[in-house]
Amino acid sequence: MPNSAPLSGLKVLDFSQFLAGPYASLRLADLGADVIKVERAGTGDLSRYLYVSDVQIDGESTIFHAINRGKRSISADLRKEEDRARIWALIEEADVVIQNFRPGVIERLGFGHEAVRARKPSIVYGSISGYGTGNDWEALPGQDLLAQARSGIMWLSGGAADGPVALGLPVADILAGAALAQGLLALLVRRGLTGEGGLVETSLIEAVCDLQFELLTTHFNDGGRAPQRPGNFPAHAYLAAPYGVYRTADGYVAIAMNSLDKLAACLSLDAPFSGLDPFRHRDAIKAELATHLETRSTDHWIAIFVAADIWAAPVLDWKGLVESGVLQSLDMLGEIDRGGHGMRSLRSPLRIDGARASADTPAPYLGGPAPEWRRG
Ligand SMILES: CC(C)(COP(=O)(O)OP(=O)(O)OC[C@H]1O[C@@H](n2cnc3c(N)ncnc32)[C@H](O)[C@@H]1OP(=O)(O)O)[C@@H](O)C(=O)NCCC(=O)NCCSC(=O)C(=O)O
Repeated sequence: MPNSAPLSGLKVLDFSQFLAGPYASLRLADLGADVIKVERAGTGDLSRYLYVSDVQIDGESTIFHAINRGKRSISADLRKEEDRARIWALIEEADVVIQNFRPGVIERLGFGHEAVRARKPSIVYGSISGYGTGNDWEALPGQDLLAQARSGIMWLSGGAADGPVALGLPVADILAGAALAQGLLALLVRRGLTGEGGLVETSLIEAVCDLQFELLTTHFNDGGRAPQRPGNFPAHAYLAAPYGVYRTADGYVAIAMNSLDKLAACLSLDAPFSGLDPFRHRDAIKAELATHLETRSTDHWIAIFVAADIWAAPVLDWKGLVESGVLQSLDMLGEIDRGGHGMRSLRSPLRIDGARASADTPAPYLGGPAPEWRRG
């Protein structure tokens, strides 16, 4: 008999839209929470349409569907009294409220933390902004690409001679959502112990700074020196050789931290690196490695590295990842059917009690049918 989902019975009212907030509520839905999205009457969550690419489901974005699977939707004009009353009725029974509007918006709509807490002191409330409040950036649009631009991570990425490069994925959004979910769960534990509600806040900039904690730590402690933009080669602004991504005859291999002697031995290098300091001489060492590695194929090198337990990996594209069979072995690829329209979707990254904890029901139609809370 499988155990019940850990958050079964938890009621989450989610005012959030786009990616960051909905990612937090997806994490809770995957763990069994009942998530009701509050969507603006008429338009709904703009990501239904803004993210539309050449791959759609039922005229809407597959990304919207992936991030909102397992949830339900209520459509509301929060400026209208009858809609506000419906939302308050849901809040009376909710455990968690989530929002990610620009600072001040949810307060003007009347559902800010103070207002909700006044009616429901045990509420656990989570809020994501672009840049927090009390600073010059607070009113600016909080969007992933823009947060990457302001955080240093875009400046850091790219080759030494290139301009900055955006990470090709919404790291600020996803990490802010994941951090918010972690905070909400901590507050739910506290509420279980003490009965107290609470407020957890994060922002895109906090999340994407946290992602850089390693490099920022070095930066803070070396007098603010700006490292050269590292690009792929070397791949890490501060680490010693051989850390980096190297071209092979037919692709690329990534090589992490390894003993230089061990690496030189397994590569049968003519001029091993003895006597060279892996940090001070890293450019010379990497240049030597690069010359050697580009002579043979990725498969050739990976076979040698695996046999010698060198920390290295081929650089795969998504096809290579899928063909590895690892996602399938982990049961992480899902199929969602929405009224006869099927799509494939990534399932949750968590396994609980030995089974994938993933909410695999389809994302909701805008506003309907109007949901009641599920009983736990
Ligand atoms: C993403 C945003 C830039 C979008 O900005 P805006 O388009 O200006 O939207 P806002 O959130 O500020 O809300 C705009 C107005 O909509 C009104 N509004 C919203 N919902 C409702 C409903 N249901 N009914 C009536 N009115 C509503 C709200 O009162 C505001 O009006 P007024 O009160 O009159 O102003 C911002 O929401 C933001 O900075 N959010 C914080 C960071 C964040 O999580 N961003 C999304 C990351 S995802 C991402 O980056 C990505 O997907 O890519």
